[in-house]
Amino acid sequence: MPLLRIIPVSGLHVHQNNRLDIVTTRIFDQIIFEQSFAYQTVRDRLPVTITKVIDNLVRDKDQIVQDLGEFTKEEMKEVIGSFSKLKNEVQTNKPFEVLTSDGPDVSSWNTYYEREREREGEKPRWFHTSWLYAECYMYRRIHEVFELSTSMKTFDPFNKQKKDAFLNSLDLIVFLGNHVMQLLRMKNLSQLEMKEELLRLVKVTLWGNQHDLSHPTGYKLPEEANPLEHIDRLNEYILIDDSHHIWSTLTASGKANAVIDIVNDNAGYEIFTDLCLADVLCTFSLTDKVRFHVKALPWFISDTTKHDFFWVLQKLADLSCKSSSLPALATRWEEHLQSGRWVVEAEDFWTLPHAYNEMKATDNNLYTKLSEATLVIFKGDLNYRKLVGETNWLPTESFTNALQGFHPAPLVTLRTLKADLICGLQPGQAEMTAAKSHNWLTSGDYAVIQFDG
Ligand SMILES: O=P(O)(O)OC[C@H]1O[C@](O)(CO)[C@@H](O)[C@@H]1O
Ligand SMILES: [Mn+2]
Repeated sequence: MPLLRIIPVSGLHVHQNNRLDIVTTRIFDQIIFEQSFAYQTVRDRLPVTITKVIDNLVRDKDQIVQDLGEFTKEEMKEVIGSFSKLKNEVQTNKPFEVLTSDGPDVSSWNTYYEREREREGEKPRWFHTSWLYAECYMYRRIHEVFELSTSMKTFDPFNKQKKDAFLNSLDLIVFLGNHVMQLLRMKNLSQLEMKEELLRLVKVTLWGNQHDLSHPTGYKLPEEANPLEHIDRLNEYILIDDSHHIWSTLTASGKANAVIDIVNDNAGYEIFTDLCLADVLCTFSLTDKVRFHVKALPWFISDTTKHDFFWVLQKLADLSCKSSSLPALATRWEEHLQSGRWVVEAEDFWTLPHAYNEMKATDNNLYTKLSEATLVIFKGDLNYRKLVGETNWLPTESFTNALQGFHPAPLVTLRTLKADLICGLQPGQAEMTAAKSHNWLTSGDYAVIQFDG
């Protein structure tokens, strides 16, 4: 029976020193691991993701050959063969291998691999290593297959899904775009009104994180016509709401040249909500600059790459038929980018398997860069897993402790719960929530706004 070793356990069963990796008995491991969402992910979801990549390549073959040239026709056969092999490696729990492509992050991946191999005393395997490493490694291997080709080196196999997801959320985008455009035009808002509007938008971007294409149940569009009213009704599902700290941190800072870093997550509707929030932060003079951190390679299906970021801007500019607010926002955002008020970065660290308490030692430049910020905003579930070190903390463990020394600047995480780990809850809160909903940790129905100042 395959096992996963360092994984967060479903439910609240294991709290040995808060670390699962010290659990050693095999029987115990098996009982626990078969229940975990991590186990389900590696057994069911990762092979499905690879199968979908293959299916989409087959389906879109003619278009791809038309775009990339006749040579790609032959090459695609090899690419598909490599994906079948990768899927088999996952399903038969084969050992991981070093990467052999020439990407700028390859040596970091291989150093990580050697470290894990030494630590585990054998090559890491799909079901015998941490969930975080296994899942990140799969997305890196998918990219490697393309990197090793001649004509598909930068091919994004999730591109079409991301675009479709954006277009399927257009009603929400129009609604929110109109609201935000109105807000940006308002003069003489009181401090209290500004605070309320800002924190409402924070919640819009929080729930925007439900729009994740890697989630098994997928996102269900709200039935309400007005998504902002829908957001107001979701407050009872926010288990920790530290949003007031966002306001107090930003208004107290008084820094000249204040910077906010947003570590973005998914493309489509979620990135649109992030951009709306960033514009309001600038327009309310809560910051002078926003740096967006997106992914350097296709990641967890729906994560935003630079290409996705600029595609959204371009698309909005073309959507005057839907609402004049959308091209108006696109123009504002182009100007922010041109003036340097907004910057888009795609550092390699975000697509490495490291937990964030390793950032300082692994990528000191990035840590130093984040240290300049008045506030760092982390979006989404995967960022949360990396923030708390993919550890099954006691649910009442403090967020500060779970960060294990990661504190480049005041930071806040906006996360809908899609993995079975959590910290910072009140005593009894986890049990109460579990009684209401058995899959509260993974369904995406619950959320947290957790601040570390
Ligand atoms: O886009 P997000 O919020 O980081 O979600 C990705 C998360 O979703 C999952 O795919 C679970 O559905 C996890 O593997 C991962 O943590
Ligand atoms: Mn994501």
